[in-house]
Amino acid sequence: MNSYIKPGDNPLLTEERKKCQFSTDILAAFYHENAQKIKRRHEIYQYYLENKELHDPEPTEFMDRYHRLENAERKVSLLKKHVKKAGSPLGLHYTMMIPTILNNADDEQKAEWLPKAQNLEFIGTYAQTELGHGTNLRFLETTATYDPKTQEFILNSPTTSAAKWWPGNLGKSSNRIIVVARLISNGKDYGPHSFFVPIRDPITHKSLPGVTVGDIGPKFGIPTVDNGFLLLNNVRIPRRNMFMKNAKLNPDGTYISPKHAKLAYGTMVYVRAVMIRTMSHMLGLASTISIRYSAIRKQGEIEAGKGEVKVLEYQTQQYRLLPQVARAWAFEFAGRYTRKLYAQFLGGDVDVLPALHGVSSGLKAVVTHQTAQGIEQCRMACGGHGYSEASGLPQLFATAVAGCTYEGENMVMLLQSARQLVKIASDVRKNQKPTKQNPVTDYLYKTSAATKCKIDQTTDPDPSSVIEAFEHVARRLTFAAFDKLEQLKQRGISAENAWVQCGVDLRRAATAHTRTFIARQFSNGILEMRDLPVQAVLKDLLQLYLFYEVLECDGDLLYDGYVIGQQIEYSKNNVYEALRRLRPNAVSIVDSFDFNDRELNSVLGRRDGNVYENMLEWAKSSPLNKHDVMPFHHKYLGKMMEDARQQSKL
Ligand SMILES: CCCCCCCC/C=C\C/C=C/C(=O)SCCNC(=O)CCNC(=O)[C@H](O)C(C)(C)COP(=O)(O)OP(=O)(O)OC[C@H]1O[C@@H](n2cnc3c(N)ncnc32)[C@H](O)[C@@H]1OP(=O)(O)O
Ligand SMILES: Cc1cc2nc3c(=O)[nH]c(=O)nc-3n(C[C@H](O)[C@H](O)[C@H](O)COP(=O)(O)OP(=O)(O)OC[C@H]3O[C@@H](n4cnc5c(N)ncnc54)[C@H](O)[C@@H]3O)c2cc1C
Repeated sequence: MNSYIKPGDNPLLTEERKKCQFSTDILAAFYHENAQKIKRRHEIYQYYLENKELHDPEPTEFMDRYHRLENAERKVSLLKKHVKKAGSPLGLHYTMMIPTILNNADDEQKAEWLPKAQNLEFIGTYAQTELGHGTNLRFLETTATYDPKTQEFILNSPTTSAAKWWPGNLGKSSNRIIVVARLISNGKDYGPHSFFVPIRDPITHKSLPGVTVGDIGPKFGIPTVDNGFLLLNNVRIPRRNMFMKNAKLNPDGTYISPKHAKLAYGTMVYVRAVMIRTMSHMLGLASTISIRYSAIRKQGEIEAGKGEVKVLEYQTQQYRLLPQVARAWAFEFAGRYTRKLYAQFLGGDVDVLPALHGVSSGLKAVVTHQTAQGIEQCRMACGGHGYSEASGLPQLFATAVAGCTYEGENMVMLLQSARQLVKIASDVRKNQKPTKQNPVTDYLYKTSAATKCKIDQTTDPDPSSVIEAFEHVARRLTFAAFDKLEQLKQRGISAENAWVQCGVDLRRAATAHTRTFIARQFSNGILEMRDLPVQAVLKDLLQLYLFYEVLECDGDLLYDGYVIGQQIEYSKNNVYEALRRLRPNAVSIVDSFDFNDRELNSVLGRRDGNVYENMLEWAKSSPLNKHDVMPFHHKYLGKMMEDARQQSKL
C-alpha cells in the first residue's frame, strides 16, 4: 500500500513502510488536490534527475552568497528552457509582479505587460516597504508627482528613510518593478498607489539615470534572494505607467477613485491567501525530514537488554512531531478556503474583500507562527544532527519565520482581524443581525450552543464538540475585548488609544477566532475523502489536531468553567490515543506529502533513509576539507603551540 518502497532503502524505513494500513497514492493525491498533479510532480522530478545541468555543482550550504546567487541565476535561466515556472531569483516576479498586473492593471496595460512578464522578457518585483516605514502604508514617503504638461509622473525618494528597503530580487535581478508611492496630482496627495517603473537598462542591465539600487546584505536566512534597496531621484515615467484598473488619473490630472478604498492592497491580500499553502508545505517538509530520521535513528533501550529503539517509539517524540503533520493538513484545508475566496474576488466580486481581508490576515499570522514553531520543534527533535545544515532544517526555519514579518507583521495582521471581530461584537450588542452571510464569523452572532462543553471520555469523539468549545473561547475573548474597549471609551479615552490599551486582548481574540476557523476547515475538508482507510488516517490526524489545540488553550477553556479538569484529562487521553493509532502509519503519512529529495534538500530526510553514509559524504564537501592542514595553521595556532613548547623547554 506504500508506493515509496524501493530496493536499497534503509531496512528500518522499509520496515515502517510495510506497516502501512492505507494507500499512500490516494492520500498524496488528496494533499496535492488530485492524482494528475502527483503524476506531473513525478514527471518533473524525473526530468530534473535526468538533466544534470539543473543540479547544484556542490551542496549550496557550502557556497557564499555570490556563488549562491550565480548558481541560482544559472539554474533559473536553464529552467526557462525546461519548464515555465522557475526558482528564487524569480520568486517575487511570480508571487507579486504577475499577480499585481492581473489584479491592478487595466485591460490595455495587461495586454502590454502580462505577455512580456509571463515570457520573462523582464524580471520584476514589488517595492513597497521603505527604510522608515513598512506597516504604516499611509506614511510611505516615496512620491509620484504628476506633471500634466508632459503627462508624466516624477518619482522621488525625498529622504534617506524613503529608500525602498527589503523587496526580494530588487538588488540585482529585477529591471522593471512595481513601486508603491504617494500619488500627488494638482497639489493633492491621494496616498499610496502602484506604478510600473523601469530601473535597469533592458540590454546592459545597468541602473538607469536617477536610480540607485543594490543588495541590502546578508539576512537571517534566504541567502539566495537579493533583497534590495532603491532610491529614486526625479525619475520620469509615462502617465499610463500608473496601474489603472481601480483608481485612475486623467491626462489633466483629475483623479478617479476606486470602487473600494483598499483595492490597491490587492496583491498583499493575494499573497496572504496563497502563502497558507506554502506554509503547509514547509511544515510538511520538516515533518517528513524529522519523522523519517526518527524512524532510522536508534537511541536508548526501553527495556534493558532488548536493544536500542527507534527514537520514534518515544511518546515524547511522537508528541513533538505528529501534531506538526496534523497542522500541515489543517493549513492545507484552510488555504483552500482563502484561495477560493480570492478567486471570487479576482472574478469581480469586490464585496467579498472585507471578508477575505479579515480571514486572510488572521490566518497568515497564526499559520506562519505555528509553522515556524513547528519546524523548530522538528529541528530540535533531530538532536545534534538537526543543528547541522545537512538536515535542511535551519534554512527551512529561516525561510518560514520570515513569513511572520513579510506581507504584514503578524501582530499587525491579528489586529486587522480583530477589527472585524469588534464590529461584529458591536452589532451583537445592538441586537443587529448580519447584513450578509459569512460562514467564518456567523457563529459570533449566536450564543453558546451548550453552556457546558460536551467533551467526554469517548476515544472516538465528535469533532463538533471541540469546535463548539473553540467557538465558545473565541466568542468570550471577542466580547471581553469589546466590552473593555467600550469601558475605556466611556472613561473618556479616545477610540484610538482605547484600541492600543486593548491590543493584547484583541490579539488573543483574533488568535482564538482563527483557531476556530482552521479547525472547522479541517473537519469539513476530510468529509470529501471517500476511501475508508485513508479517511481513518485523516480522522486520527484531525483528532490529534483538535485535542492538541484544546491543550494549547486549556486555561481559556477552564477560565469560566466551560470545561472542567476532568475534560482536560479526557482531551489528553484523546491526544495519546491518536498518537498510538498514528504511530504505525507515521512514515507512510509523511511519504504521502510526496516531497522528493530535491525539495527536501536534507540528508536526514532522504527517501531511502541512508543517512549516515550520506552525512559523511556531505561533510567531505566542506571547503575546509580541501586542506589537511589549513594554509594559515602555522601562522597562528601552530605558531602559538610551537611557542608554548619552546617556552616550556626553557
Ligand atoms: C522559490 C522562491 C523563494 C522566494 C522566497 C522569498 C519569499 C518572499 C516572499 C514574500 C515577499 C514579501 C513581500 C512583502 O512583504 S510586500 C510588503 C507587505 N507589506 C504589508 O503587508 C504592509 C502591512 N500594512 C498594511 O497592510 C496596512 O497598512 C494596514 C492593514 C496595516 C493598515 O492599513 P490602513 O490603510 O492604515 O488602514 P486602516 O488600518 O486604517 O484600516 C482601514 C480599513 O481598511 C481595511 N483594510 C486594510 N487593509 C485592507 C486590505 N488589504 N483589504 C481590505 N480591507 C483592508 C481595514 O480592515 C479597515 O476596515 P474597517 O475596519 O472596515 O474600517
Ligand atoms: C524576508 C523579507 C522579504 C520581504 N520582501 C518584501 C518585498 O518583496 N517587498 C516589500 O515591499 N517589502 C518586503 N518586505 C518588508 C516587509 O513587508 C515588512 O518588513 C513588514 O511589512 C513589516 O514592516 P516593518 O518592517 O516596517 O515593521 P514595523 O512595522 O516597524 O514593526 C516593528 C514592530 O512594531 C509593531 N507595530 C507596528 N505597527 C503597529 C501597530 N499599528 N500596532 C501594533 N504594533 C505595531 C510590529 O508588530 C512589530 O513588533 C520583506 C521583509 C522580509 C523580512
